[in-house]
Amino acid sequence: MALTVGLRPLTRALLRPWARVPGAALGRPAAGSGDGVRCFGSPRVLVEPDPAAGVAVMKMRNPPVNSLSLEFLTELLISLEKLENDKTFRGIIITSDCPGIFSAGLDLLEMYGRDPAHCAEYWKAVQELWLRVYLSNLVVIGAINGISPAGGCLLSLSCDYRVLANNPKYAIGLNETLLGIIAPFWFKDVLVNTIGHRAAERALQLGFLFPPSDALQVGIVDQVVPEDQVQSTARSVMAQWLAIPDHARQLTKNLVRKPTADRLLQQRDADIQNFVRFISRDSIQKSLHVYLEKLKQKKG
Ligand SMILES: CCCCC/C=C\C/C=C\CCC/C=C/C(=O)SCCNC(=O)CCNC(=O)[C@H](O)C(C)(C)COP(=O)(O)OP(=O)(O)OC[C@H]1O[C@@H](n2cnc3c(N)ncnc32)[C@H](O)[C@@H]1OP(=O)(O)O
Repeated sequence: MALTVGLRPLTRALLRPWARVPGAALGRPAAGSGDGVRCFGSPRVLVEPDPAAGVAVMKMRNPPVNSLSLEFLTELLISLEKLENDKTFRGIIITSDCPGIFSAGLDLLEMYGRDPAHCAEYWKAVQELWLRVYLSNLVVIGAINGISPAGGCLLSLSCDYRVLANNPKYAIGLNETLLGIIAPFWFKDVLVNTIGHRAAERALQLGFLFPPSDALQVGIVDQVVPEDQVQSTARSVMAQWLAIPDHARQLTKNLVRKPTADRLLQQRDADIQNFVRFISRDSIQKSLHVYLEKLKQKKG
């Protein structure tokens, strides 16, 4: 897929793609990879390659909550692009390195009190990550080992298969309305594609965050397993998906997903402008302020 990572050169230059990860670089072999295979990545994205299996585990580590900041999105994009272009890999497992949190979703501080140019750049990166994961030629499996609201849920929904840890503290869903904001049409489309129109209508309006048993029942995840089996289950599922010839699976995936992606691809700039207009409204900025204050107060 020929997507450009449409971020300002400055943003990219600020990052150090493929910087060796401290600790990982110091000789920690990737799990199951045998001698000589080392983890790599960037400060916020740890990649554990298993070349023999053709699989890489991508661990998000942007503590405390893996919020999708511009820098984090950029690093994720660079990792994905690199894996996509490396013929060694046929599948990736996306998971979290932050205990109890898969991803807290979009970084609210990228949308609150920012100027329009920044919001536009941020939204372009959000679009880019979605398109890259959703249309990836690789098999993408989400090993969801923590709470996964809003943008975290979108990332999960963009995987080919989702395994959620069975922990009552974890929940997944598009909860935007609870923040006084709305899920854009392409978030909505992916949810409708996954759980159906009626269930999505209720979930979106009420901002449902589904705990594991409800998540499985509504179909927002494919499997719920004990927490200590999330990674091994993702691996077994990956083996099933990799048993299918790549070209047939990729063409089929494209057939199913392209119409949804095209809806955004045909109006990316308009979508950015809509976002910037919407998020810049005083009323929306106030809602974000109130929500951020609530998060602070929760701490006591
Ligand atoms: C009509 C025209 C329409 C046009 C429409 C166009 C576009 C649509 C417009 C907008 C679309 C926006 C889509 C938005 C998507 C999103 O993803 S919004 C983010 C949603 N996320 C959440 O609601 C999660 C919020 N966080 C939490 O609930 C909790 O933090 C937690 C994840 C459950 C973790 O709890 P806990 O472990 O107790 O940690 P803390 O709450 O103490 O958090 C630690 C610090 O992290 C900060 N933080 C948490 N989440 C975020 C976040 N998403 N962004 C930034 N920062 C976050 C939190 O404030 C704490 O910070 P401090 O330590 O206090 O500094």
